[in-house]
Amino acid sequence: MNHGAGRARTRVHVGRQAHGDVEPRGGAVADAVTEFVRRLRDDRTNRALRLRFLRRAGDNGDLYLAHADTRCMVLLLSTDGGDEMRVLAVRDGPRARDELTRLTVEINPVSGAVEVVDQSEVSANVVALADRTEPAPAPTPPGEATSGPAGPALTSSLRTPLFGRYDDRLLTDLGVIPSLLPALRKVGTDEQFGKLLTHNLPELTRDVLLALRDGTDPAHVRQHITDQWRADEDVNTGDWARAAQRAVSQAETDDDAVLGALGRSFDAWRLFLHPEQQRLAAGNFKGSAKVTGGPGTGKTVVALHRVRHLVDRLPPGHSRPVLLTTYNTNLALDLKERLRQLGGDERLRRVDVKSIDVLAREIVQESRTEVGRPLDDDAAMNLWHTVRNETGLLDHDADFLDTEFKHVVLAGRCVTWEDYRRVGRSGRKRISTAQRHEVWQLVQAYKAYLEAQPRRTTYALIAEQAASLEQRRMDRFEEQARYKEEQGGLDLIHREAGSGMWLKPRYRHIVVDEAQDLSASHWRLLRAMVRKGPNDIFLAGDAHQRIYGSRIVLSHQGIEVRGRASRRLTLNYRTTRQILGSANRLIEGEPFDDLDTGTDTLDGYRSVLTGLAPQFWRAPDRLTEMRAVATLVKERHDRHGTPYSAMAVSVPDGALAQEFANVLVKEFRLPAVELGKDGVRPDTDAVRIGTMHRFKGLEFQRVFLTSVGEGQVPHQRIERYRLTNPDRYRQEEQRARSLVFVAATRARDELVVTWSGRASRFLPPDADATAFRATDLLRKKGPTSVRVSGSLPGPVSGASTGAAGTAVA
Ligand SMILES: Nc1ncnc2c1ncn2[C@@H]1O[C@H](COP(=O)(O)OP(=O)(O)OP(=O)(O)O)[C@@H](O)[C@H]1O
Repeated sequence: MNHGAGRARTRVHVGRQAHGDVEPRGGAVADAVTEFVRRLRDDRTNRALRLRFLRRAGDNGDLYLAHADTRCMVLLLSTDGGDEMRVLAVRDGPRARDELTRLTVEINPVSGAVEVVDQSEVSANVVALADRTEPAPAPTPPGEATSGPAGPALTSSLRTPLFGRYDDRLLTDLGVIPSLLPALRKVGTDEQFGKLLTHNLPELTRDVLLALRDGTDPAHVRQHITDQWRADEDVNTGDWARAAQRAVSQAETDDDAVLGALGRSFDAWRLFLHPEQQRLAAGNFKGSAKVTGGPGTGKTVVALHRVRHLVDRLPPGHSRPVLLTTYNTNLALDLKERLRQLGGDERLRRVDVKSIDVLAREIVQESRTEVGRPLDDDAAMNLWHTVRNETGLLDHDADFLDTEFKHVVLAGRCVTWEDYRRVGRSGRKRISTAQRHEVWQLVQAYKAYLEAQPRRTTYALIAEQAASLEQRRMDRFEEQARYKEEQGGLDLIHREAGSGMWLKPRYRHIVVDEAQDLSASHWRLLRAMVRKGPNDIFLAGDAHQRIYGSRIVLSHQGIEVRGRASRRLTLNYRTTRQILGSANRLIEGEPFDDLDTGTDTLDGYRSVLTGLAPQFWRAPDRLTEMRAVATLVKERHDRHGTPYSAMAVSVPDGALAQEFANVLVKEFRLPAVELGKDGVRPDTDAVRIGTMHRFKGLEFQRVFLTSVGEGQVPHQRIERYRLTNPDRYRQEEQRARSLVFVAATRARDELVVTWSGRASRFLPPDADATAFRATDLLRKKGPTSVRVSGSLPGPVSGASTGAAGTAVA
């Protein structure tokens, strides 16, 4: 390593395990390591860093120890003569040097990542526990009986090692770090497994072991976990220089905007990507690309990293050639803030971050067309009622007409009756030509009504208008580009006549989050704003969370995402295994699409975080329910120090939000704020109260999912379709399920479900019988605050789990 004269700039990475070391040690260690990385980056010859050679890792890699400050030390891997350094582990206190010295450092043969295990520490914790009990029998010899579940029940068995049925070769083939195997062989009980998991294990190892312990078939583990980590090349486990260059489990810390996230669990998304996320964020696609995946799998994180990647490859300039868009306005604000955290203001300046309807409106305004004030959803629906009554055509209800208008008439660009008569209506209820004619008359009356009131319109109409305007612009651009090509490249032809403006597509790249909720007009608008070509549209979505609109087939909108351009994420980073289990049961067995022509499942969807089981509370009436929720919120704040801003109360509709706010604020004097369309400033320390719709895309440490009673979820108004329109009934029920699924999966650490009256049909059948009683709580007889027994003490990345709550099975 060059310690010669002059400043020697170094590329410094921080490994994910090092981040995991810093996280529990707190802010002072995080600051020391961050500062150390900066100084090392600037000048590795700086003597104050006190770099000391420890040993060779292999032919082309050396291990060094260094002091981050007086108490804290780091273990570094140096390759390329010191030009590349990687922080592998961090320890503090008087034994820091000894602990770092004895670490085993290996290159994982599956992923090619550099991984670290403290074998003696593992032995002390796990093996010692095993040695106090009976010895576990030897593992099955290689090649024999390697499949079959260990069984999900968390029971103690001292006779069979928990992973005894899987031989060493199978485990390492699946990605388990080899140096862990001797200790793993001693693990005979779930208590010992729990101990093992308290160690800062490599992510792939942890994920594989948890899946096997859950009874997942090894073939399934290979497909959903191992293959996603597999390096794109053969891994040479002695090539440290190559291993150090791999993106797996390391953060790019050359970027100051990101370095500040080190050791801060809530910000880990800025530092690390799962290999599958990385492939998407940094991939080069021939055209568009799509990422799907259940809630919390990091789709938004990928979208944000994708934007950063695209911005970094733009030619210099001051324009905003990248669009980041989504459905909800409050989510667009949240995206903007997170993008700022990831890329800093400099990058944000090159990006338009807007909700799709705001964007559509701006485009119409820009064309100097009078936009009008859009009716809200209820008013738009009422207008259909008016039109039905005035025309006397009463055979079709307002809901049907509204969706038919948006998803058939507008999506199919039907201008004349002939257009509508012929347009495809796949996926919609069949209607005769005579019925179609009636619908067409109603549509005409609806439009005429809006036109007669010049300042009124709907969001759907604005989107459609914007799409048509952009389509015209794109057509002109393509025509001029063709002309230019024929004429040998006369650039002046690109000036719009008289305007002096260069005519070009509005954006170079478009990134869409929550894609499942956009309508056909929205897609038409987006398609027309970017030229077809490499990396044009990147979209993230999940049909399981569709709560607006209906199914859209992307390929019908000119967006092709077949083959490798379509990927699915399966590892949930937000929600604990306990919460996820309950949430998944909500949608089990229901069919969902993949935003295109195929179907989607949650196959392989999992979490490696552990915590409290969801808590259920029932109340005889709504006021008691609201008071119980306020009591629980206050308890979490007062006893466990959870900031009010980290808690959210979800309700089925806006009126209930107001009622809850009244009880929390007026009766219990708790700070609470309604989550509206403009979001809430992140620094407002108040409980967020909002409709389930508003929670989409967000997350909170503790979520109170309220009013989940029969009649409220799903709303009793859907009963009118049960006999008259069974298709519609199923659709409404599915949407209500998705809504509860979305709301439940916002919880990071704790989910509390409450209702008054009878429990919703979506909750477990014994919910009413087994739930806690709100009346007991208010009489101070509620459950005490305890940790859930039997839960595995895993590394809950995120806020503390020291919450109240007794598990309800
Ligand atoms: N690679 C990662 N490392 C650490 N944390 C991550 C990673 N990816 C995502 N997360 C965290 O997981 C949580 C969920 O991520 P994100 O919001 O992107 O998921 P999503 O798939 O968009 O969820 P939803 O569909 O529910 O909106 C966030 O807290 C995020 O910070």
